[in-house]
Amino acid sequence: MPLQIAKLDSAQPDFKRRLSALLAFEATTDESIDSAVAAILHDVKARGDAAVLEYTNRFDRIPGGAAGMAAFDVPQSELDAALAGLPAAQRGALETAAARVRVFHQRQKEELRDFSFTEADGTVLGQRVTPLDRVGIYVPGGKATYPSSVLMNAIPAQVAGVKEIIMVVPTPDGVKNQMVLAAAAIAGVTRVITIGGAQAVGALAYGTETIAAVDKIVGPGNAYVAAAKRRVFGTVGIDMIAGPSEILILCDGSTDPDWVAMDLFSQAEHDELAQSILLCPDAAYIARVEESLNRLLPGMTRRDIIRVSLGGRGALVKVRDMLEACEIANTIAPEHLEISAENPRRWADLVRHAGAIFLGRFSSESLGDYCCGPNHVLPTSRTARFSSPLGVYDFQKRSSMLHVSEAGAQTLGKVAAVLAYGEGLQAHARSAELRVKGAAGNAQ
Ligand SMILES: NC(=O)c1ccc[n+]([C@@H]2O[C@H](COP(=O)([O-])OP(=O)(O)OC[C@H]3O[C@@H](n4cnc5c(N)ncnc54)[C@H](O)[C@@H]3O)[C@@H](O)[C@H]2O)c1
Ligand SMILES: N[C@H](CO)Cc1c[nH]c[nH+]1
Ligand SMILES: [Zn+2]
Repeated sequence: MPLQIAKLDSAQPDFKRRLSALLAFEATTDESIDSAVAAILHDVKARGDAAVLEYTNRFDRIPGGAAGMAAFDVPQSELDAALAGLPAAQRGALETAAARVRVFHQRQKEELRDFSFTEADGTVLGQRVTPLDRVGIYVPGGKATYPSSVLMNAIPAQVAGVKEIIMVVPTPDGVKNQMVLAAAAIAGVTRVITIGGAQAVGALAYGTETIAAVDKIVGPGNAYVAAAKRRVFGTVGIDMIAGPSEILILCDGSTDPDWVAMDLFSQAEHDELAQSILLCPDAAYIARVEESLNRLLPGMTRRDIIRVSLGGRGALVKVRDMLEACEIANTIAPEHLEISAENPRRWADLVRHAGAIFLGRFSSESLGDYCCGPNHVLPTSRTARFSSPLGVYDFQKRSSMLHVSEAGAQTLGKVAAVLAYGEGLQAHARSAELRVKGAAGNAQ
């Protein structure tokens, strides 16, 4: 059966409406996910471990058994054994990826420093950067396993100096992936708990009898995980909304259509709700990509997921020219943008909103997923308009430092008092004035 994928043309009168319908989650799906998540979170908050056990049994088919929550803790010895037992090629690849991710994030840390400066009267002002104490990292595990996401979440936390890194990962039917455990050993995760979904997010946010509440929850996940993170924000920090994967390819028609087809598959295979879109000014080339998609699909092991994803949320879009493609890319604000074109920098300069931008036909998005070095946890659902890739900065916070000299208090005190009286806040004004020698109202 040929693939059903939407074919749009920016010249169509209803193009904008069709594009926004494609970008929006189906409202009913969205609402039903959100209300299911609200109920799970409420229950976890009220009943703690007992609720987490029940939902883990229901969604991942693992009864806690007599051991209760302890059954979900993976001891350090098991992480170390997984690493020791890994085939050499897998261990080598994980270690190479980890080293590259570490180098990139070390560079990021150098950009986020303490600073201070001294004013003429001796007042010192500055900023201090400190790591978070305890973070929760969500590693997805429902429809695929993600050792790469262990590295992408844990390494920046470690580089930032976070002391406690609590990793949650669902293990459907109790099947633990050895590369995931090995990656946790390589990345220096503090504790691994095999729970997932909204119940894991709730446990990390509110704390339970056996899980201490964290300060921030980061990491990607499916629509349930994304909805849960949205809901617990405020009780804890979150990094961003990193939901079902997305790829937008801008192609001038000069790349092998099989390469483009496989790149579209690469994100579609994550999830039925993933989104893969091609923008191209060349109608004949789009037809060749469609032919590649149909020819290559039967050979894909995850063809059922790909078919649903491309059928429901994918599109092949004919645009006027590459300039218009860049404008549409800014509207879509995709998680991943591939610019598969001659002179990709020319077009990249016109794109403002995308989680990660891959330039040129050799920069397949899949390389970024695993081992280039920049983080693969990226904003989805158009949130790249205001969010950034996961980074060292997500695991740090800044404090302002103010050391006012006696001389500084004389001048600043007068300014502050005027503003405070203006706001009707007398105690503020007096607090400043008490430090100003000879100010009216001071006992001299
Ligand atoms: N944006 C990024 O940076 C990024 C990176 C990697 C993966 N991803 C995305 O992460 C997602 C991973 O999804 P996944 O499903 O494989 O794993 P997941 O761990 O995110 O979700 C699995 C959990 O979802 C919950 N769940 C499933 N069906 C449910 C239901 N009907 N009701 C309540 N809870 C339910 C279960 O608790 C289960 O443990 C994919 O969408 C993938 O595209 C995104
Ligand atoms: N493409 C995902 C982010 O959307 C990351 C990933 C991990 N493994 C494979 N892909
Ligand atoms: Zn991927």
